[in-house]
Amino acid sequence: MTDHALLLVNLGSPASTEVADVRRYLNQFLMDPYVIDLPWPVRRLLVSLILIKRPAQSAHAYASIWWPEGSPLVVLSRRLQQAIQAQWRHGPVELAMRYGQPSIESALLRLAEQGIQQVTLAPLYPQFADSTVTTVIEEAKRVVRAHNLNLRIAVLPPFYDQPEYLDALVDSAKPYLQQPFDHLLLSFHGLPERHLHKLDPSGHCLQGADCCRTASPEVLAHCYRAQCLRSAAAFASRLGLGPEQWSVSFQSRLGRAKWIEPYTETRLDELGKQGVKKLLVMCPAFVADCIETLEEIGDRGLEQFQAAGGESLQLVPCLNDHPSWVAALNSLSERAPLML
Ligand SMILES: C=CC1=C(C)c2cc3[nH]c(cc4nc(cc5[nH]c(cc1n2)c(C)c5CCC(=O)O)C(CCC(=O)O)=C4C)c(C)c3C=C
Ligand SMILES: [Fe+2]
Ligand SMILES: [Fe+2]
Repeated sequence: MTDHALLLVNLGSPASTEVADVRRYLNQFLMDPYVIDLPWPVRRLLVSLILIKRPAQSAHAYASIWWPEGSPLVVLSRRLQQAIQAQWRHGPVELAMRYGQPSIESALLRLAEQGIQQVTLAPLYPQFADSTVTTVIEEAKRVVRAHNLNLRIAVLPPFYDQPEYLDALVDSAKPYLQQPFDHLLLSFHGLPERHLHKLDPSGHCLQGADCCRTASPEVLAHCYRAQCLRSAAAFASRLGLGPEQWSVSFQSRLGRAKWIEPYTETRLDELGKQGVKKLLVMCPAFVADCIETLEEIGDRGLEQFQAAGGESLQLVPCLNDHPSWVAALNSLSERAPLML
């Protein structure tokens, strides 16, 4: 059978490091109601305010990590696509970005034109969030409806607790963990607390320090923070790390709203002040290195840590196109259930 495609979807990047391209990308990204979940007029006003200064700042940050071939996130996702093509036995493997190019729309239209009957949609996010997973699924549904495409769609569910993902994380991190280090910080992308409350009609989330550990399966299915903590604990347990050797934090806060804690910035400061000298940082919510890992942690995080008394910060690369991850993603995608 060669009519069943795999469509990998990552977040996306600006087309270039020009301020105008970064502004266009940020506008598309932040105007997504799953990312800034406020009524349209409020969202429009807020995003317009963000777009006054942010594009120039972000363009500068992107320029500091950009590769000759383009955005690291896009280049690394392309490498993953090429590597997994050798393993996916059912048809072509395509790559799309939720924001910017190549779009989900262009990828699905290309597949439909080739006579593809079924697509396994793989949002490349281990932990569930509306701002990542739901928006990809909704965009794919919109495209199928708008173009009346005759496609069956399966969706790869969040894989935060799946052995293949956790084992791939261990394999990819092992060379770094074998070097001497004082502490391992697992820094996940952050999320406004509001996003958690919205998906938790039971009112369990963020009530008490232990809520993520005591989440019922229903709450866990939509609680990004609880899923991050499960991934972190499973990873640490596979490596036999003791509770003092590692901790979790959440990065990339934007705006004034309260985001899930502890913040990475705060942890970097605390760890430096507590006498940690050699820090390892991993970012398990990202499957490909990007501005958030390379610039926010690798550059700015290092400065913060050193200012607090730390010596070295070793950023562990994301899964990227590590052979264990390629095999893991292939096998997880094989099991993806049909949605449409
Ligand atoms: C309200 C704002 C944001 C939410 C919510 C959010 C959730 C979220 N994002 C990722 C993964 C990535 N985000 C990236 C960049 C990025 N994220 C935001 C804002 C929110 N993210 C902004 C404004 C940016 C752009 C960079 C900047 O200007 O600082 C990236 C990297 C993109 C790249 O080109 O390298 C990724 C990947 C997750 C997983 C997530 C929810 C859990
Ligand atoms: Fe983000
Ligand atoms: Fe929760």
